[in-house]
Amino acid sequence: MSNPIYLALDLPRLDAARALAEKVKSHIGGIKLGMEFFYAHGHHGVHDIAKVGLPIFLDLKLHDIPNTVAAAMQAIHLSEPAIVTVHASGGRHMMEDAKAAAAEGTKVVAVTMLTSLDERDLVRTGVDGSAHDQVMRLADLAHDAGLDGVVCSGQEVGAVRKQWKDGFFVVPGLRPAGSSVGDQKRVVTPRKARDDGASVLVIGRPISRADDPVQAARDIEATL
Ligand SMILES: O=C(O)c1cc(=O)[nH]c(=O)n1[C@@H]1O[C@H](COP(=O)(O)O)[C@@H](O)[C@H]1O
Repeated sequence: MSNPIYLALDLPRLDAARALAEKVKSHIGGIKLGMEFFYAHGHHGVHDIAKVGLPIFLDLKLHDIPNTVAAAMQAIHLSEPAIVTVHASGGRHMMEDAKAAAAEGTKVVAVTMLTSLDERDLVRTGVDGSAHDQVMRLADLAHDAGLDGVVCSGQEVGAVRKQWKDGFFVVPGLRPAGSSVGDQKRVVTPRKARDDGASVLVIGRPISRADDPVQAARDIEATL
């Protein structure tokens, strides 16, 4: 089985990001580049990191009118990402157009409810009900729009997998036992997410901020 760990390379400097990726590459299965990286380094930076030789997940969380998202999706063909994110709350039409505009071979997955939110946060955005219900509702919408899968926390991935058996599920908000939670709220261990059906385990700070990132990645890999 291939290594499901995607390292979130949320570092502002390209040389430091590349060096970290080179160091840990034999203990991870892919690299996630987000807004922080892409806004600073663009396609040039993505190409540089791609030289490490692992699949690239471009986490841009696109969320706009359908026409704009489709055009953005076309613009990122250049980077040939394996995975791209959009926000499910952009609606069905936006997701359909995003998928239609994506390069063949790029998986388009929809962020349901950010792992940094809990139910109190949800109420303040005008959504009543549980995190579970919100994730299930948006996963249904993403499925109907023809996407490849969703991003959700490890607390919901088991239920989503049950409903959408061949879906592709990205799970962030992962913390090995005892590590600092930071701004994440709906957190589980990498092993639990894997057991519950995650396809990809997104892990950032527990590796990138560790005193010894290689050892941290190796330790997490050993728990899977
Ligand atoms: O789409 C994502 O990857 C994502 C969705 C989500 O709900 N929560 C979430 O944390 N992420 C990303 O996953 C990574 C988590 O990083 P750490 O909390 O440092 O492990 C960050 O790069 C986030 O942007």
